[in-house]
Amino acid sequence: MLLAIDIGNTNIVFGVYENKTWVNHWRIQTDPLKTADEYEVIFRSLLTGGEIGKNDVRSIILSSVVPSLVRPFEQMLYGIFELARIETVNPSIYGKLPVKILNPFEIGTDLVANAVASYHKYGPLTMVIDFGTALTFTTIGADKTIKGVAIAPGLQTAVSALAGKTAQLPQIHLTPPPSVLGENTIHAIQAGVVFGFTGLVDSIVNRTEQELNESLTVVATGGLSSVIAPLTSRIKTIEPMLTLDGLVLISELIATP
Ligand SMILES: Nc1ncnc2c1ncn2[C@@H]1O[C@H](COP(=O)(O)OP(=O)(O)O)[C@@H](O)[C@H]1O
Ligand SMILES: CC(C)(COP(=O)(O)O)[C@@H](O)C(=O)NCCC(=O)O
Ligand SMILES: [K+]
Repeated sequence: MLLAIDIGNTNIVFGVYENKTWVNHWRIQTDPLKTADEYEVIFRSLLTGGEIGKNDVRSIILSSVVPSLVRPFEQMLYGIFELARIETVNPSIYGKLPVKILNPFEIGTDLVANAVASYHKYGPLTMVIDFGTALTFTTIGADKTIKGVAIAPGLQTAVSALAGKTAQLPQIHLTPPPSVLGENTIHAIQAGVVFGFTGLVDSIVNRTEQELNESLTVVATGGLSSVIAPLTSRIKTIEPMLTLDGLVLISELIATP
């Protein structure tokens, strides 16, 4: 089976894939200060708990948007698995992908994986909205090129910044309040953030369609996609495993001579 790992700024999601399905997957917190040894303990125990032996894993693909964790992860993975090669998504492999990338050294590898997966499932003229630590919009044009990305603070990131920078505002649970007219502090923040971000999403989708003069298939992924998707008609599909699905496709494309 294939082990695919997506290191995001908040969570590391990894899964084992075989016969076109995810046999199992896990989500752990990203901690840039943890060492290879500490991650090894976590990986060993989760894989053992899932009854995945080290010889079951035939190939590994890694994407990280936290550069300082790439080395510790490679070290940890070479330590657990007796594999000749672990693939790490980086610009040297972008020539093998079905989507063209204009600025290979800047775009996040998770956004590349998202684009590869959404292009595979929905074709060109697709936008992926990733509700992670950052809220990102990645658009694939009719010419199979990633035409551009929009990046905003993620919902939880915005809430944490607000609570951190104010004396009287608390952390809140990200759920729609009963009304946009908040009658207490919690509902007021929920109104501003949840309804506000819904407007942000609609605005970016509409603007992108206007600028391209095309309509887009919109797909959402990331931890907080389920908060906003029910509130906007622009998101019809949530693909929770999109980034890992993209990593599977990239792994297959790399292996093809
Ligand atoms: N399954 C989930 N249900 C609800 N919230 C989640 C879930 N997974 C992640 N989150 C929250 O969504 C936010 C973004 O998480 P994630 O998409 O994993 O970000 P990143 O890819 O940047 O690491 C975080 O605040 C996280 O706590
Ligand atoms: C935009 C991101 C921070 C998103 O990361 P995430 O929210 O998934 O943790 C990441 O893709 C990144 O660091 N990108 C580099 C800049 C760019 O894509 O242009
Ligand atoms: K992500």
